[in-house]
Amino acid sequence: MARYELVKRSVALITLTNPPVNASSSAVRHAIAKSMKCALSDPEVTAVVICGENGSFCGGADIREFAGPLKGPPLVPLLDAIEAGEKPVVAAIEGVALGGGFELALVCHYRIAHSKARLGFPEVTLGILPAAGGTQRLLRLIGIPAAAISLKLGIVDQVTEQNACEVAVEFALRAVAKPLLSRRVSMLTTRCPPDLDALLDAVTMQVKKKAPGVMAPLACIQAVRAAATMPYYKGIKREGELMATLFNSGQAWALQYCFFAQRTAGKWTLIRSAAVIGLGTMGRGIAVCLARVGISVIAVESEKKLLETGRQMVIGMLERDAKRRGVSASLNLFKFTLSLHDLKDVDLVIEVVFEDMALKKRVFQELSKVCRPATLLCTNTSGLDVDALAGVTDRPHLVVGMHFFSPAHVMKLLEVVCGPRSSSETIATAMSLGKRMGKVSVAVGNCPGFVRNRMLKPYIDQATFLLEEGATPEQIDKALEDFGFAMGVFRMSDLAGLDVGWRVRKESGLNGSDVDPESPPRRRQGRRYCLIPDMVCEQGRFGQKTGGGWYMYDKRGGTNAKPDPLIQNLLETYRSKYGIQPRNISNQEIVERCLFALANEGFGILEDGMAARPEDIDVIYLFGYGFPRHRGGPMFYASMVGLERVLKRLEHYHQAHPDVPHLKPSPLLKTLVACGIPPVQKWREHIKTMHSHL
Ligand SMILES: CC/C=C\C=C\CC(=O)SCCNC(=O)CCNC(=O)[C@H](O)C(C)(C)COP(=O)(O)OP(=O)(O)OC[C@H]1O[C@@H](n2cnc3c(N)ncnc32)[C@H](O)[C@@H]1OP(=O)(O)O
Repeated sequence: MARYELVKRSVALITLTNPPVNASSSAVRHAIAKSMKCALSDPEVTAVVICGENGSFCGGADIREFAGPLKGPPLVPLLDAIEAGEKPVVAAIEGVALGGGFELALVCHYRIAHSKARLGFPEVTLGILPAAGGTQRLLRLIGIPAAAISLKLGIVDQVTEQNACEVAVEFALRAVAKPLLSRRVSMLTTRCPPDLDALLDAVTMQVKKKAPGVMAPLACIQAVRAAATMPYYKGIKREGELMATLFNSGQAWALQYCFFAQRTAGKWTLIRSAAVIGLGTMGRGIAVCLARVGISVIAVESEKKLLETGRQMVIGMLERDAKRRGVSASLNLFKFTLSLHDLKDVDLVIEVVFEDMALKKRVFQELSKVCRPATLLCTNTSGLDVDALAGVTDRPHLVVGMHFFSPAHVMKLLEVVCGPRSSSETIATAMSLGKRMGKVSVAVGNCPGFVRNRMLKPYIDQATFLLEEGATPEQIDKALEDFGFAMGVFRMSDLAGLDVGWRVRKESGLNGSDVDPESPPRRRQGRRYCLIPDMVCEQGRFGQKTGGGWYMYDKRGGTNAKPDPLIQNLLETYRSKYGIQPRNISNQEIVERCLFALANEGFGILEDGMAARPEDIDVIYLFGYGFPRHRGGPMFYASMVGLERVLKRLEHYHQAHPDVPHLKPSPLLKTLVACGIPPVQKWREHIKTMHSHL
């Protein structure tokens, strides 16, 4: 509900986290109170910045809570305490600061607003008035009457085009030594025009004419009069009395009802009920995503014991999730079953069984028989052929991939995999369901690995080839982390688990009993192959979950990665076995080989029509692999480096490693260079001529 962290060593940064608009629910107020207490009592903290997550400061009191009794700390004393504090507090306003959100900003000693921020008191549209000192403070700040832009009025201290939070932190550092008394808005005197009574009477007449019988605007005028004529402590008392009258009026109830009714009416949806087949880690996460947005879920497992384990895990996740969001857990939306026959009436099914085509086909055949003809059938496969699954059903046009990423209830990315027979309506429904679940949905074509995993392969391959040639996991990770990734490729692989890739390689005949015995060493299917990842897995090292992978961890599930002498040893033995002379590898080579191979595959994907635009690929990598946002995504990064340079370097590396096809520059890259290197937004024009699967 609010994150607390120390930045620049002495600024306490409080980030409100209550999506979608960071409304000040009881849980948010509680978190603000706790964070402020922490900040004011910590001698290290010299200033405080309050901001909101996801580009929104605060949309005001949580209107959903108006129907029940007041819970959590009341807003007025909380805000008074912030204003009275002895450390400067700066509001960093992006998006909206409305109602109680604006009131929160007004008790801060300084306000930094983004140029597109919207500040105001829309309470009157809900039949109430700003009752946490808003009417009293705003008028003390800007006087009566006032109408102009915020900066001119002195509502905000700085308007910025940059990230308001970063600007506010710098501002806060500069504000530390300055006196606070004059920054407490409640201590100011309201500037009034000499003809105040006449002005307020005229406004009252106008309001009565424009909105006959409506109470809230008239109460607002009375609050303005109080701000103009009374000391703050009396004014706020009057504001509270007016609010009490309005709050319990039928008008307020009606207006608040209208607010939600308007939004509910716009939420026509095809999907009211869904089923999730398979309650492993992914299935559980997906089930929680569905229930969070009010969709009833039938959760299916194949065995009683698995069903019971799944049930308990889902309930635990729902309860933790609900607690974090300050809502009650939607357990009543769930039904757990062993029988697919229970799915006969659901609107949509998401299959999340093992990555085994034969098993998935059996499930889809069965679903075809039990589900009503209009039910959408979705698979969460991470790379198998969606069309092959569609082919075993009686409704191939209603089959689509919904590829979530682990942990599904946290990761934002959703690849909607469009098979050649998926209908536009099916794709649109899956995309809008993704949006409803708060995902960033991207439509992709049906090719092995789809977009994210298909591109990941050359990226990881390059990293492992670099290991063979002399680098260490630490060196490669450091180079990628210096580039901006939160985690390098090996730390990330340890987090995700190494066994999945191992199983996929076995199934593709790259390792295990299916390998062609005639294959030359370190070559598979005619191309270079690094055996080190398989050797790590053969030792039972699957990453963090087993306490060891590319790194060692202090325990199973530990996150503190330490270089492992065992891996160092394995690399040395491997190199000497295959006669590889290790060489010094520069960070530049690491970054170029990994990232240019990644982008090169992206060009291939665009060329094959498996992604509609370079922007789609970049979004997939921003939200599905933590690509550093300030680099824009792999395709944008390639364009920033310069396509000509990317092409030259790929040619150079491919010449040095001719048995690595991923380093061979893609024809689209060559085309773009040949046609004058258009900006990334224009690449589409050159892709249009090719075959699109989307
Ligand atoms: C002692 C008493 C002390 C203090 C009293 C304070 C009074 C208040 O603060 S009352 C609240 C004042 N704020 C508002 O009136 C803002 C209302 N919201 C809006 O105007 C808009 O939602 C918006 C913030 C401008 C965003 O608009 P838009 O981007 O078009 O999205 P919407 O579809 O309107 O909203 C998205 C989503 O957010 C929910 N929501 C918005 N504001 C609130 C809120 N204050 N409380 C709870 N929920 C809010 C809205 O219902 C939508 O939810 P869905 O579930 O997605 O429909």
